[in-house]
Amino acid sequence: MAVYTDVSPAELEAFLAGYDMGTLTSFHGIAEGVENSNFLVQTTTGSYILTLYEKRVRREDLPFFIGLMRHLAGRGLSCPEPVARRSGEVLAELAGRPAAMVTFLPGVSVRRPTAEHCAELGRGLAQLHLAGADFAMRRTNNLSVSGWRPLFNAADGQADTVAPGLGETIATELAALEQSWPKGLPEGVIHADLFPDNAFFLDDKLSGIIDFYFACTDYLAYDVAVCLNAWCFEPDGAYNITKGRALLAGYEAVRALSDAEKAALPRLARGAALRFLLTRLVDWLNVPEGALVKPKDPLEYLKKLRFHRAVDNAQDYGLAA
Ligand SMILES: Nc1ncnc2c1ncn2[C@@H]1O[C@H](COP(=O)(O)OP(=O)(O)O)[C@@H](O)[C@H]1O
Ligand SMILES: N[C@@H](CCOP(=O)(O)O)C(=O)O
Repeated sequence: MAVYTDVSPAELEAFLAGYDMGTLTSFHGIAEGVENSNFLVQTTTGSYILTLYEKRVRREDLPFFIGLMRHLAGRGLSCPEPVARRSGEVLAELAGRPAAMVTFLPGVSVRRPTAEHCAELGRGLAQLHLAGADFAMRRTNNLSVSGWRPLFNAADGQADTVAPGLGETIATELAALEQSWPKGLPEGVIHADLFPDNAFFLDDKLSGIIDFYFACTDYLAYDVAVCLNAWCFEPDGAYNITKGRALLAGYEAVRALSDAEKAALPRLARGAALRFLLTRLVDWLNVPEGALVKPKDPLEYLKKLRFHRAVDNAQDYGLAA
């Protein structure tokens, strides 16, 4: 579910009066997503997405997210473009929440990506990295290696209730990655959550990238590692090297990985798997009572983590030698 805050038609009409976007014809809440409340808003000038930022999004990060979408759209990347109010402001308040309107992107997300989708995604990710290269703002990735121990502590010794031995596995992995996390790799703007539900396709071509609310400044190759995890494993937990090869070749067709990035890929992939294992574990253990949220399975990422621990060479992911 992704409507935590309700908006009445009268509230929305009053809100829209601050924009040059015609008059309201219809709107409804969007079921997908987990972080914020999203509405599809139709007016006499077209379709838009209204987002009400809920409590997990820090207010001080909103200018980064809004500025980034505007920057990337200005560089030709197909992503939501914030719509300014008549006052020139993008952020406003609605129903007691910070709120913004962005452009609607056509396309659908794919549930079972093919190698062709992975190639498209790899190209799109590299284009995002190049388009973000001259974005002036920075945002620290609070879900990188220094953020993982606090997440583990937040699981408060309950990991073994999810799977026997899980706490020990995470503790060992966390200590290993804290000791050996790569240093000095090329960094820039990363999406950091470019899962299949955040990429749209039209006729099997990538038509848009959404949900920039984990975007931050970090290693570009870490973003590649997040995508290998999210796009290239099968539902049975097996790594699909054909998809990995397609994603990496697509990426490298636009931005070549350096030797240092290639060498670091297995370690970055382990870190990315641990990051989603930990956030999913914390969410799994803390489902708010009565919430219509289906938490995502942390153990999917335990399997991925185990796979990466056995990899010591980026060629095992399908990277061209
Ligand atoms: N710009 C957009 N164009 C079209 N649909 C969008 C757009 N932004 C969001 N959506 C729809 O809203 C859903 C939730 O958006 P998302 O940003 O992933 O929410 P959350 O941040 O809560 O996870 C998406 O799955 C998509 O269906
Ligand atoms: N992609 C994350 C969860 C974040 O959800 P989103 O709807 O904001 O993309 C995961 O799979 O754990």
